[in-house]
Amino acid sequence: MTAQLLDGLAILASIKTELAQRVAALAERGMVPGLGTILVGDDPGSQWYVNAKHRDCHEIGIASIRRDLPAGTSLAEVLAAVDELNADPGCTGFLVQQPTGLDENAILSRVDPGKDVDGLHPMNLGWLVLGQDAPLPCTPKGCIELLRRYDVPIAGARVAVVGRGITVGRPLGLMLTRRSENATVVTCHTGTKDLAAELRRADIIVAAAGVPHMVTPDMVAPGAAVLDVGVSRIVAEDGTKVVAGDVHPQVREVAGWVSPNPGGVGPMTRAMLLTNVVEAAEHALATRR
Ligand SMILES: Nc1nc(=O)c2c([nH]1)NC[C@@H]1CN(c3ccc(C(=O)N[C@@H](CCC(=O)O)C(=O)O)cc3)C=[N+]21
Repeated sequence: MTAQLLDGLAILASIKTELAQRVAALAERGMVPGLGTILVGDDPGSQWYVNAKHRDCHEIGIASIRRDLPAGTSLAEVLAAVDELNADPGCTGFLVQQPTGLDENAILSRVDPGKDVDGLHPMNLGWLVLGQDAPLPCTPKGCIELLRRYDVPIAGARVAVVGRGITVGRPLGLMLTRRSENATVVTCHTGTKDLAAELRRADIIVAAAGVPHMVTPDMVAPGAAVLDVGVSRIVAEDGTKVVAGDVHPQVREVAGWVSPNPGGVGPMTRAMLLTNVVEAAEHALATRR
């Protein structure tokens, strides 16, 4: 058996087409959504992600506001940039690219919760815990949307999430156990006694630990869906640097569905960021006085 590939790039393309129409409808009513990004330092990976986000926006008619700050920028200077975008009416949503090397919680709590397109402001994470509508974190939202678009059954499924981080594992567990998803979730982490046993029981595995190739074929039930969220850069046998996910390549031989990496959850994260930008602009227009 060879797994069906969950093609995040193809879904990103469809979502862009859908969102372009909503952006055009907003523009007709005088609202041009604008995504702001704040990037600190010169990490090439972070620069690639931020560039990709602006390219996506440009393609569907969302305006871009960029604040690229040099390595060594102080927390106070980043907070000043946050204040500026909070006050900018042309910026309908923005994010501070992580990691900044600074106090991320201080930065996240400074963002206007209505402009928080990352869904990581403490108030928005609080709304998730309380079961109320609010912007949701892009990567877990993208994982669920990817499963939906390929009709992978979620209601009643056993899901094993590997990783309890704030951007993926922790919120994903909260999202999948809502009534609207109705999954049963086990969140695994470094304290989990028998990871292989937890994963073998799962209908859906989400690997978000950041440990290259940690999910091996023997840990996967035949026919399970496996989402590969982790991104590590490793040195291959021939000495070149390559991207390695958390899922071993041979998992494709047992799983029913696998998200490739790259080309799976990464592009879905960008698709959900665009969705959050459009939703924030629609919400701002509906509640504007
Ligand atoms: N405030 C904040 N918000 C984020 O959403 C955020 C962040 N900080 N910090 C870093 C992570 C990572 N992230 C990705 C986005 C797109 C791809 C993506 O599109 N990857 C492509 C290319 C991968 C490659 O070749 O490097 C793919 O998977 O096909 C991956 C990862 C957003 N993040």
